[in-house]
Amino acid sequence: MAPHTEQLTRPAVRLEGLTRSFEGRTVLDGVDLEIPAGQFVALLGHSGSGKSTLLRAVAGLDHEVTGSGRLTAPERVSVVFQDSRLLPWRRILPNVLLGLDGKDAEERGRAALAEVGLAGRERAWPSELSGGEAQRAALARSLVREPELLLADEPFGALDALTRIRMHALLRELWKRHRPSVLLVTHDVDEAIVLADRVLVLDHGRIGLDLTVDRPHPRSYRDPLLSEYRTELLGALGVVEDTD
Ligand SMILES: Nc1ncnc2c1ncn2[C@@H]1O[C@H](COP(=O)(O)OP(=O)(O)OP(=O)(O)O)[C@@H](O)[C@H]1O
Repeated sequence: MAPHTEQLTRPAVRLEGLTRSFEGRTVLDGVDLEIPAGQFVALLGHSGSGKSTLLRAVAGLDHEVTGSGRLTAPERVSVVFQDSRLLPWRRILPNVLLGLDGKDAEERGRAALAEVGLAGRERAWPSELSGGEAQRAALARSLVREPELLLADEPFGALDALTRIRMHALLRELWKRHRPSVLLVTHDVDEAIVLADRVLVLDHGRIGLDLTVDRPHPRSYRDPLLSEYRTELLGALGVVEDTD
C-alpha cells in the first residue's frame, strides 16, 4: 500500500445543506460540513440522531432516501462497519482482495494483512478469527483499496475494552501511514477524543458542536488535559458529569 504522498488542499468531503428524511421525519436538517483531506474526524450524537444516516449519505449508500443538498466526496471511499462483513465462505486473503484485480493485488493484500498484524492468517476462515482479528481483516480490506476517505461506523463497538484500546492504536497508526481522511462514527466520547483531531456532535439534525482536539498523539485516556474536551462534549450531548 503506497501512502498518499500528495498533500491535497481541497476538502475531501463537503456537505452543503444536506437533508435526509424518513417517512416525513427529518433526520438531517441542512448539515453543512467540510472535512479537509487527511483529517481524522469523529462524529458523536445520541442514538437515533442520524450519525449512520450521514455516513451512509457520504458513502453514497442511500440512493432510495428522501433528501436534498449538495455532497462532494472523493472517488475512493472505504467503509468499515461494526461487524466485519467478511464472507464466511471465503478465506481471509480472498476476502481482503474481493473485487480487486491487477497483477500485484495479492501482494498488496498480503502486505495489508501484515500491516494489521494478520501475517500468516491469509488462509484462515473468518469463523476462525476473533472479533478483533475480524475487524483487523476488515481494516485491511478497506486500506488495500488506498481510500482517500475511510468511513467507520462504530467499528470497535462490539469489541471488549482491551481489544478496543489495541484497535485504537492500530487505526491511528494506519491513518498516520496512509493519511486518508477519516470519519469515525462512535457513541464513545473517550474513543472520539483519544483518536480524532476534530470531534463533531450531531444534534437535532445539524452539527451542534465542532471541536478541535489539540493534544499530541498517542493520547491516553488518563490525560487530565483531555478532561476539558470530555466535559464540553458531554455537555453538548446533554450529559452532566458526576463530580463526586
Ligand atoms: N432506512 C430507514 N428507514 C426508516 N427510518 C430510518 C432508516 N434509516 C434510519 N432511520 C431513522 O433515522 C433516525 C436516525 O438513524 P441513524 O441510524 O442514522 O441514527 P444513529 O445516530 O446512527 O443511531 P445509533 O447511534 O443508534 O446507531 C432513526 O430514528 C432511524 O430510525
